[in-house]
Amino acid sequence: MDSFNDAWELISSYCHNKITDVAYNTWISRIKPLRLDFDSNTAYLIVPNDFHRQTIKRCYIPLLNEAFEAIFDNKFNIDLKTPEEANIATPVKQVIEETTDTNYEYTFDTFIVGPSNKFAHAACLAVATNPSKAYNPLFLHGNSGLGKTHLLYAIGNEIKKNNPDMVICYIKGDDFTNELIESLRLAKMAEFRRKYRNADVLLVDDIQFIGGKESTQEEFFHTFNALHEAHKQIVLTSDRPPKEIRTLDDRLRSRFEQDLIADVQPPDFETRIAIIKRKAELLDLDLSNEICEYIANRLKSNIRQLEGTVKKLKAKSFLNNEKPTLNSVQEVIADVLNNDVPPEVTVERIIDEVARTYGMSPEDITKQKSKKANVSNARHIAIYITRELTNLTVKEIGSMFGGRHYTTVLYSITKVGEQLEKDQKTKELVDDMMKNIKDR
Ligand SMILES: Nc1ncnc2c1ncn2[C@@H]1O[C@H](COP(=O)(O)OP(=O)(O)OP(=O)(O)O)[C@@H](O)[C@H]1O
Repeated sequence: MDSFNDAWELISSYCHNKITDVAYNTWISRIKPLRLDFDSNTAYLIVPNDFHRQTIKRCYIPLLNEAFEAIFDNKFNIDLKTPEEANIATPVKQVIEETTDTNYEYTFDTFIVGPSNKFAHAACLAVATNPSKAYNPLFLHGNSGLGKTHLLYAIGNEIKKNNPDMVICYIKGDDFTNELIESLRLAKMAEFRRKYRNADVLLVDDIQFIGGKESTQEEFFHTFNALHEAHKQIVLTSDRPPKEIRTLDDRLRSRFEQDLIADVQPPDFETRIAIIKRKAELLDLDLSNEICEYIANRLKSNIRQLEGTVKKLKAKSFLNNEKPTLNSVQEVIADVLNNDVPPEVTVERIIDEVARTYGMSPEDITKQKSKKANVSNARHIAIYITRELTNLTVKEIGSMFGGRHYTTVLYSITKVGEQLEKDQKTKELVDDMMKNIKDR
């Protein structure tokens, strides 16, 4: 194994589990491993520039320390170098289109097909072979870690391979919302529209996050129509089918249901074994049948966990210079399951989701002064959700929402509670927001 690179994958995914996607994509994912020095216990990492280094030092060193310790069972000093200091050229990022992220490992070749995903796989392959002619839109849904993103990228990569000039645009549902809010704020809507409406293929991951967000849905509706009318391919993924995204506008729901809806289900035993063996082969790791079966019998519902287990086993066997045993597999599985516990819901995440839903900034919600009706309504809802999803006391909630008295907090909770009993639409909106907050 190219040891540090593989170990770094584990370290960065450990960090990813602990922070938001935005923080991960902005800060951690742009770090590259350089080398490990076991004599001085120093991990040398490359950061894109000095500004990046300062932010990592200020905010992410404790997390990186924790991650190194979790993966290596050993403490490392972290030394951050810019590419110039490390004396290497800045890596060129592979891009399909300027702001579009791509993932070159996610191809049809690396996707294992079994009864649980063969329908979705066939639909994706048809779309990739005949963009805009097979199914448009294609809507993929299924639980977390079952290969939706992999298939989405596989479509993008395959189309790009056969049609190098096509503009392929990949975006996550909540990033679409963030970008839209930012473009509105900076009066850059024309640019925003141009970017999405110029796409030949639009791939949207986790579309459920746009549910309930009025201006995002409005904008997406027009983007969708413009592309669809121009016979451009659209593929969407979600953790649930359109009819279960209750806060989705009816007109969007009917667009999403217009052509093919395909689901991915948890893999059966044979497919799990095939996935474990393939991932092990890719990492050049020798796993006995007994170990493969042991893993497949314990991890049944999430392919990301299967993959994480194999990667961790590889790192462990490399570092300890020994073959995986049933004992080490047991430990690794326990670790993987532990790391997969959803992170605790934070007030910051709640405020973020509510603010995005109502098209305002988090500060609007926490600011002491604003008494505008829509702002105070959003604030009441954020307070209500905080009470529902955290163990904070009303006093603590008050102080996290700009130093409000606990009676004000109680007022918000009662008011929203009553509103939810009377108003089905608000109830669905709040339920969806809570789901998004918990799933993030
Ligand atoms: N059939 C498969 N064959 C090989 N690898 C797979 C398969 N399905 C999933 N994987 C791998 O499992 C990991 C998780 O898959 P992916 O991110 O696509 O899941 P997802 O359904 O998009 O999850 P989420 O909803 O949490 O984003 C990826 O690394 C992917 O490559």
